[in-house]
Amino acid sequence: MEKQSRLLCSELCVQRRLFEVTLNCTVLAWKDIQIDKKHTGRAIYGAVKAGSHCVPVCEIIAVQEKEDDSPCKDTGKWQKVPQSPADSCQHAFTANRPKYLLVYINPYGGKQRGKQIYDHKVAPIFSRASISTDVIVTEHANHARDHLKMEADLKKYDGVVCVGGDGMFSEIMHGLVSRTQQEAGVDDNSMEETLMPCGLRIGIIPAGSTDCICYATVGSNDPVTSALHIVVGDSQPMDVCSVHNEDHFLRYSVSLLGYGFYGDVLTDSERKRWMGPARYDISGVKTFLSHRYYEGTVSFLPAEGNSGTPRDKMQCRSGCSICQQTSSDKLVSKNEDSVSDAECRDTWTVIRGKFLAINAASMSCACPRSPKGLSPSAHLADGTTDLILVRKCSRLNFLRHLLRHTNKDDQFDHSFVEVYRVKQFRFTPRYQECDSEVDLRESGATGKQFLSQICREHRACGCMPSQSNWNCDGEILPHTAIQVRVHSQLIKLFARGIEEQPVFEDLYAHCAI
Ligand SMILES: CCCCCCCCCCCCC/C=C/[C@@H](O)[C@H](CO)NC(=O)CCCCCCCCCCCCCCC
Ligand SMILES: Nc1ncnc2c1ncn2[C@@H]1O[C@H](COP(=O)(O)OP(=O)(O)OP(=O)(O)O)[C@@H](O)[C@H]1O
Ligand SMILES: [Ca+2]
Repeated sequence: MEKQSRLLCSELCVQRRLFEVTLNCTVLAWKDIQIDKKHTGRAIYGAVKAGSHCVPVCEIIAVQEKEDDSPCKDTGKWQKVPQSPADSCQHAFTANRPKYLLVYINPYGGKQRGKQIYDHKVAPIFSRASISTDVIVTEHANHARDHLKMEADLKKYDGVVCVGGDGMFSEIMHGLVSRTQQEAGVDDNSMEETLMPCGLRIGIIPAGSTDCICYATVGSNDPVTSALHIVVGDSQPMDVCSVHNEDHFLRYSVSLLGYGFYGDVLTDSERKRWMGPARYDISGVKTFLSHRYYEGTVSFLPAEGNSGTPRDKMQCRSGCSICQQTSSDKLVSKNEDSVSDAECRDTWTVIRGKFLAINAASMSCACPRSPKGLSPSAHLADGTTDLILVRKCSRLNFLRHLLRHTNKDDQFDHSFVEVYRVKQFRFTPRYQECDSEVDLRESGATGKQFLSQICREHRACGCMPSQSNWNCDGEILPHTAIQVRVHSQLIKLFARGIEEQPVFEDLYAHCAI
């Protein structure tokens, strides 16, 4: 038997069925053995009624030693694994696994089942995998963010887990990113600063209303699947956008930054929180019917060279080559000129107009409501965001555009929709634009005087330019003029991206083998 590729081979009897089991450094495999006593009296390998099964060793949750008390005891041929290959094998698949996790549960997210989901579905898996936990059930909004930012002894942990929805994830991400910048002495109010990547991975146990971040990084919103990704120590880097108003940091975003339609849906739905997840549909219909458009200027720095385009069919999947290319480019560019030097050479594209929606999707934003997301080919970790501009159009056309979020057609194949893959962008609503500011300075008025002056004038003539709010991953921003920069791969999740085939189907059922 070759030492590395075939460490163990045995027959195993489970519930009166005989299996041939093999274990090497990468795979545990087992197949049914049919005893053909009639003809040869010998076991026939491969002539199986049920199929063969295998599990990559790196995905085994736990190994439990048991006394063999089965009736087939005498037929068992387990051979002792030589200690050193067994150790290296074990080390290889447990090296990236977390041993101690800090868990925050939002008891009020989604359908208010966060605590129940954690206790019944997740805690037993962590305990079987010998993971220790400190669990905090939050008592108020921003409890988790502030605890992470100021109090938690992060050196103790191998990761942070949030049980809740996108809002709860956002709290954890803000806490962790801010803490990392504080400790590294990085000023997050400066847009030019290169942010320090976070050391701890974040796990998401979905228990919210949209669960877009979990859905777009795992491919489902199933708590057990997410718990298994945490246990096996998966790692998925992810881009984070910083959002500023002048020299003032506002928030980070990983999924959707939306002005116009999605800003208005969120503003309206916040007043209906008591309705639970249905609030988004009610506010969605209401906002659709109001059909408001907004004027302003969008400027952006387009992404370079081989980053693909939002309209190609290169969807971000597990092991995505575009995101991997970004990782290696980052390593190379560390020794070259700084990001801001490179960006100074780039030219900004400026687009002025009337928009029903301005959406920046840093990831696909896939969720159960929109299985392929707002930008199906956006990438999790490519250092860019897809900027989608939906210009003023008829209600019918806007409905056709929204319907494309739910079907297979090219979302962007409409004359009133434009999409760009960008590294940075800015938005200025019409009433704050520079020419107004020039008038203001010429008239010698202060900012406040000028704003109240245009308010008075426009109220009188009835053409007051309306303004929306920015929806930043489900939070309303306090400013409409914003500057956004994508920070490539700033955080890491316990995930591996969306896989074409579910991998854990048989795994949990067999974890005691
Ligand atoms: C005609 C059917 C059209 C269906 C269109 C469904 C589009 C759904 C797209 C969802 C995109 C979610 C992006 C993720 C954003 C998260 O960071 C954030 C935090 O959780 N969620 C929201 O802001 C929550 C945003 C929730 C938005 C829900 C919008 C529902 C729109 C309904 C429009 C109905 C028009 C009917 C006309 C008769
Ligand atoms: N104990 C708490 N009491 C009140 N609010 C809380 C508490 N813990 C967290 N929150 C806040 O609740 C908000 C919503 O939580 P969460 O994201 O878990 O659910 P959701 O809004 O239903 O889901 P989604 O964000 O996916 O739409 C978050 O913004 C979070 O800051
Ligand atoms: Ca991205």
